[in-house]
Amino acid sequence: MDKLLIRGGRQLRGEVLVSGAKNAALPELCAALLSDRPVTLHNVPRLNDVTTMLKLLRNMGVAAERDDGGTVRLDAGPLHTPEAPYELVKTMRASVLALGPLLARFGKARVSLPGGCAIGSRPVDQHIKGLQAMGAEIVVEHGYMVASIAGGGRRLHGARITTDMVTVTGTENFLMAAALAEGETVLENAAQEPEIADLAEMLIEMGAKIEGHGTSRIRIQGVEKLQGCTHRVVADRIEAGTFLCAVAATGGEVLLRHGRADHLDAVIEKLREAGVQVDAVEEGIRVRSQGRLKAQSFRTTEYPGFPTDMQAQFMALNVIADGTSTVTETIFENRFMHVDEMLRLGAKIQTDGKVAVIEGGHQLSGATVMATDLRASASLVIAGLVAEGETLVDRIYHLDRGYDRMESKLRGLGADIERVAGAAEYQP
Ligand SMILES: CC(=O)N[C@H]1[C@@H](OP(=O)(O)OP(=O)(O)OC[C@H]2O[C@@H](n3ccc(=O)[nH]c3=O)[C@H](O)[C@@H]2O)O[C@H](CO)[C@@H](O)[C@@H]1O
Ligand SMILES: C=C(OP(=O)(O)O)C(=O)O
Repeated sequence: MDKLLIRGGRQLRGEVLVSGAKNAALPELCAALLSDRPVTLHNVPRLNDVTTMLKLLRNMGVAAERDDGGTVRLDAGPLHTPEAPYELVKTMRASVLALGPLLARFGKARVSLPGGCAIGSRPVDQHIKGLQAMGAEIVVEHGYMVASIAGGGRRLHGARITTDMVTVTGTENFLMAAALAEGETVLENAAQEPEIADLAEMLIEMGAKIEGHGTSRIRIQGVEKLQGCTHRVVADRIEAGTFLCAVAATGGEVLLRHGRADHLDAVIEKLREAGVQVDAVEEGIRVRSQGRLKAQSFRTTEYPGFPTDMQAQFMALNVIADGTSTVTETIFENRFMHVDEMLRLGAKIQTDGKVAVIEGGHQLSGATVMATDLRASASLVIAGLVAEGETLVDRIYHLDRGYDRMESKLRGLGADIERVAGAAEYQP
């Protein structure tokens, strides 16, 4: 199993390329299921989640090829098995995104419930409820969602769907299902994340009729058939935000090429209040930091609020910043798994339910720590970059799930970081 060895204390300087967004690429790979025509995606990040999703699609009979330049070519024309088996979905939440498109195009699907994850319980009840409102019959048996069209029909029908809470993948499943349903679907309480808007743009390129994406009400007029398309995956705002935090912590100056400042308002505002200079420039985002920070309190909320996927990385800043701060996690009930590992590095943090109180201003000292989930891993890397001495981050398969060659990007900026022991986890 690979580990990352970091020798802290170096400033970050130079340029780094922000990759395509994991959370846009995964639904967009599933969107290819909606058509029997070829779909080409550019700017697909090199992630283990993408590899897993391609395996899942190939297992269904989809022809899928990827090249080293980030282009993936898919053809779901030959699809023969509308199924997502447990072995392939257990490591990846996004596999639930196969359900909507398969049901919409084939009128049936068998998709394993996605595996549990260290950040909390992640039910799919809203996905099921919404698709049922569109005419699906879904039973959960032997760990699988077995779905068909009620009354033996051929197509889903439009519906007005109001979810109990804002759900990102739920909104994406409904969007894809509604694109091929008969009649109009209105999604109330829809998620507004940039990845949803990017998916909607791709569906529109395929011939879908969608309005209101990027807002909390999305209207979709179903069509009978979707064509193929060529689409470029939007830049990863969470990867960009992670690099912003890394530079803020170490000090230095970096250009995040292709970074979208307009997708990171809540994070950038907090960074500026912390004393970091962040500018939107033509090429992306420029960040400058002296490494002296003022701690910032924040609470995670749905987009456009502070993203839960940036909570751990920003907490790493609060640990070293001057002052006491509180971080409130409102989206997932168990997303403070990085706290115990940060304590090993010398942080002072107390948690009580969804609130963490951080007493800042402490010099961290390197130690062996264990990554518990994707963003927790990233926060430990940031902490390791400023800790005195060596930090060894274990179980970085979590990191490889969602960051595109993070250690080589950091090394390119001057960090002393290397991957040790075991073969690279990434498989093309
Ligand atoms: C692949 C992908 O895009 N993953 C992102 C997506 O996850 P994901 O789409 O799984 O997260 P959701 O937006 O659905 O979850 C929001 C909240 O709703 C709850 N919920 C959700 C669905 C449901 O049927 N029932 C239910 O109770 C969840 O447990 C959670 O408490 O959005 C999260 C919140 O921004 C991000 O952290 C993940 O990176
Ligand atoms: C929680 C995340 O991803 P996933 O939903 O794929 O587990 C994340 O990207 O931080």
